[in-house]
Amino acid sequence: MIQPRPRTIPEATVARLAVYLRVLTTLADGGRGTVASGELAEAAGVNPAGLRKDLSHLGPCGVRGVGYEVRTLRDRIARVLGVERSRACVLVGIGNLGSALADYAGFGTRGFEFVGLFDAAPARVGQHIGGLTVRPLADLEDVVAATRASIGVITTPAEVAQSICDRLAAAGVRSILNFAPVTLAAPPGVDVRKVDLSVELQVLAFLGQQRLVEEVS
Ligand SMILES: NC(=O)c1ccc[n+]([C@@H]2O[C@H](COP(=O)([O-])OP(=O)(O)OC[C@H]3O[C@@H](n4cnc5c(N)ncnc54)[C@H](O)[C@@H]3O)[C@@H](O)[C@H]2O)c1
Repeated sequence: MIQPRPRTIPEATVARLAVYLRVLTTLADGGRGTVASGELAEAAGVNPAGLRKDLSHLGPCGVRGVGYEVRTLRDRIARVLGVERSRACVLVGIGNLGSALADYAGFGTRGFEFVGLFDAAPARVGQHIGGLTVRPLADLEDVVAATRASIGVITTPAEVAQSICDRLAAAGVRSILNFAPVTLAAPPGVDVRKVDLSVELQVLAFLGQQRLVEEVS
């Protein structure tokens, strides 16, 4: 059953919960039973008070003097994030970026499985990447319906990204991750997140510049 994420959890906390989940999954895979809050906070790159505040959104989950039971906390966060079961994803635009994402095995271990790769270029269609064959865009709706894919990833040129977004939404995809440098409009009930590495680099550049100013003043 799909567990809706309580809307009261702030988005920044949700992003950190995903980081805690990654750390806890690694610990669980390594056979760890419990983890102290200080260790979990350090591994996630947050301070212990911030960690406790984030986890307070999940209700009581720590054991005084022991810390947290690794598997219990991992499963609880996975449930809240809605990733306790594998999510089927389709990827549109299998060029440089799309091919790299499709070939990355790490998404599968984090609960996201690519079930369809699509491209408009005949030269791309038929290529084998990450265990899948690139299909023509015309197959998109059928594959989404057959696999019940709920997530669509867009790695096409910006000019066509909106039309891909429209098709994904009309096909029933409810979450879209957009890498194209354009702001997409999606119908109500469809969440869109944008990834822009240049924004992250600009933030880093700004922080570096600020540090230089502080050092000379
Ligand atoms: N968000 C980021 O940080 C980031 C980083 C790098 C690239 N990008 C963006 O990602 C996108 C892809 O970049 P790339 O370097 O892989 O480009 P690319 O040209 O190598 O790949 C684009 C692919 O999209 C396909 N395509 C074109 N129109 C299509 C359509 N209507 N339907 C389906 N497929 C279609 C092309 O055939 C091609 O295979 C671009 O928009 C680029 O600006 C974003």
